[in-house]
Amino acid sequence: MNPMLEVKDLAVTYRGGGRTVPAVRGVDLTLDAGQTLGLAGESGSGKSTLAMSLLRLLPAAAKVTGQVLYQGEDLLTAKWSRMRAVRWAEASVVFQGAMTALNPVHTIGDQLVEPILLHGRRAGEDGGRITDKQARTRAAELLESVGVPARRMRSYPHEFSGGQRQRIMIAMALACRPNLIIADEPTTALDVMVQAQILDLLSDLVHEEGIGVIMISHDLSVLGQMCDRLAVMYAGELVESGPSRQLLDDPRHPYTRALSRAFPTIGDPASRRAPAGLPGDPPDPAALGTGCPFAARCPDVHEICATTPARLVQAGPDRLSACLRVLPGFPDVATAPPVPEPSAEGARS
Ligand SMILES: Nc1ncnc2c1ncn2[C@@H]1O[C@H](COP(=O)(O)OP(=O)(O)OP(=O)(O)O)[C@@H](O)[C@H]1O
Repeated sequence: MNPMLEVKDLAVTYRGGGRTVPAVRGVDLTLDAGQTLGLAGESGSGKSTLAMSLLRLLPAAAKVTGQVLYQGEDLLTAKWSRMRAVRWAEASVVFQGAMTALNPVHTIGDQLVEPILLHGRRAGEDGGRITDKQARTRAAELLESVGVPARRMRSYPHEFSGGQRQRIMIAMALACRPNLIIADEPTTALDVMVQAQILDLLSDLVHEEGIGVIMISHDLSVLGQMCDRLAVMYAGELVESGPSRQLLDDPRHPYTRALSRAFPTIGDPASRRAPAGLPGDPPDPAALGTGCPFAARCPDVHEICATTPARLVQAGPDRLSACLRVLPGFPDVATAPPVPEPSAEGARS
């Protein structure tokens, strides 16, 4: 069976102001229905650009190449009318900062009912259009499912706390029963305990409903809490991917190791007090050399890393890494036997 989403050789380049920024470079990803994939990486690594490109939400200055196959259909070449339908009825995006995403002059109830009415699937045994009453009932159920009492339907966004607003955003994302949710730092602005509650909630809802989720964060430990699989981005490329637990317990790329130590672990006060940090800055994507982009900051760097391109290769069953050290024969990688291309299953990210 085809995966729900298959991204092939995706690249995004921003052009403007005399600069060319290759923000995403040659990314392959696969997401099955009901699967949650966490996309991690520091600020500027290209996570948001990648996520927004999937639904063609980038500005015109961004040139996107490759394929984004949603249920086998390439969204990058789909008609705009089709894209609009996909964005509402089949895929939802949850951004950080719910206050700006919610309309301050409309009640929460109205904001939930509108998309259900406009784009919701047909309701009822008779297959007729959804009625106003049915839409209100569904909106109320959705609010309850994210832990906001249905009687608050008549309240306005400013009458809720930040955590409640983020829950409402999740309810809105679920309103049209999407197959796919893209959540970009959905809990970053929130208190750590509220973050954990909301992620648990999102995780339960998406698993119950069989929704595929791509969740973005700079914080690997947050992603590890709720995602089945993790993919780590650095300088616009995927540098590691695999099942969450395996990737966190036994990282196969030094950047993943550094990233997992750099941020506090939810529920672990000690790690909040003394995060090890991630020294140095990511490279300018417009000025990348031929070697591994992480070489300048890597604690395990070898002299060949500065000049030898590092491709994503199999680093164990169901694991991929772009560190040259996983290659057989390292550091004599030039003379090592050719590394098999990742298999279709192994390439799942
Ligand atoms: N509209 C734009 N025009 C030009 N360059 C851009 C634009 N948007 C992003 N970039 C550049 O693309 C690269 C990737 O940015 P992106 O926002 O996708 O990263 P990110 O990992 O999501 O970071 P953050 O966590 O800070 O949002 C960065 O170098 C950024 O400066």
